[in-house]
Amino acid sequence: MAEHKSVEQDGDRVPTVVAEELHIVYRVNGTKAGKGSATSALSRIIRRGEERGVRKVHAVRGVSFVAYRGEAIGLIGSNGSGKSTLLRAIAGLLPAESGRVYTGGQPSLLGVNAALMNDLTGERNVILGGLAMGMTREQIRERYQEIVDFSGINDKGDFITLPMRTYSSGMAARLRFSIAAAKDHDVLMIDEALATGDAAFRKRSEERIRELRKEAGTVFLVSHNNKSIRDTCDRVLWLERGELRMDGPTEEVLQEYEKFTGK
Ligand SMILES: Nc1ncnc2c1ncn2[C@@H]1O[C@H](COP(=O)(O)OP(=O)(O)OP(=O)(O)O)[C@@H](O)[C@H]1O
Repeated sequence: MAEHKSVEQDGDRVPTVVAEELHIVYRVNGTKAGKGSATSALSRIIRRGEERGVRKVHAVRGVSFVAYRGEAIGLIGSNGSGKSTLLRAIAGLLPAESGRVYTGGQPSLLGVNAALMNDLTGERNVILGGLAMGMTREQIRERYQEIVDFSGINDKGDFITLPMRTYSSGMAARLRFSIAAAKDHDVLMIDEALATGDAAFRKRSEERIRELRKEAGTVFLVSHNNKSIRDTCDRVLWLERGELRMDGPTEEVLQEYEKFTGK
């Protein structure tokens, strides 16, 4: 351990995610079959195994990069360019068609759709989410108030004791972010979570992202908000049509991207 530390002090960087010539392909069934009738469904079942009617979407095409501990990396690109797909592949939720992804430590993906239960109260969801991330009950108890305060859910009344379905989409996204951010992550991936919060919440979350980085993790942030990327990330990967178009310091990549999008 001591030796490990001295290596880091020497300025050596520790890789946390390595992608090598990664390709991800989705297969969509039934695109050529009739109008969704029972007979067309049946004939699809009978023809199972054949590639007929299966359309392939090649979402990530030969992406390679190495992410290091302590980095905050922004993922940018037009709609449908493969950002979320790449994150899901890093999280181990999608298989590679070819190429590889290696991750050091446990990657956690925090999407706007992170699975919390709509019929349960915010309170119960904090506990559920904490347990799902591998926190102990004791740790959740210790951090409970901090999570609720961070989310700002109770700023306008006692919402945390109401079911999550009564929250606005922004409130729900804030609670999800607050739960995920309560834990120190080896690799934390955030998909658009900041886009839904208001300005004050965004500022708090950006601060928390900076802290998470200091605590030696790696943070990936997918966002269409260039300001959020500028304020939190020191490196940016720009994807376009599934290909890695640029990988470099935030300002350099964003300048090119803004030229591309005409901003
Ligand atoms: N479950 C799926 N099945 C089939 N194709 C999919 C699926 N999810 C995404 N795709 C396709 O993969 C490509 C990449 O999508 P992805 O969601 O990764 O893009 P993105 O860059 O995150 O987009 P956005 O900025 O709009 O969120 C798109 O062409 C999309 O249509």
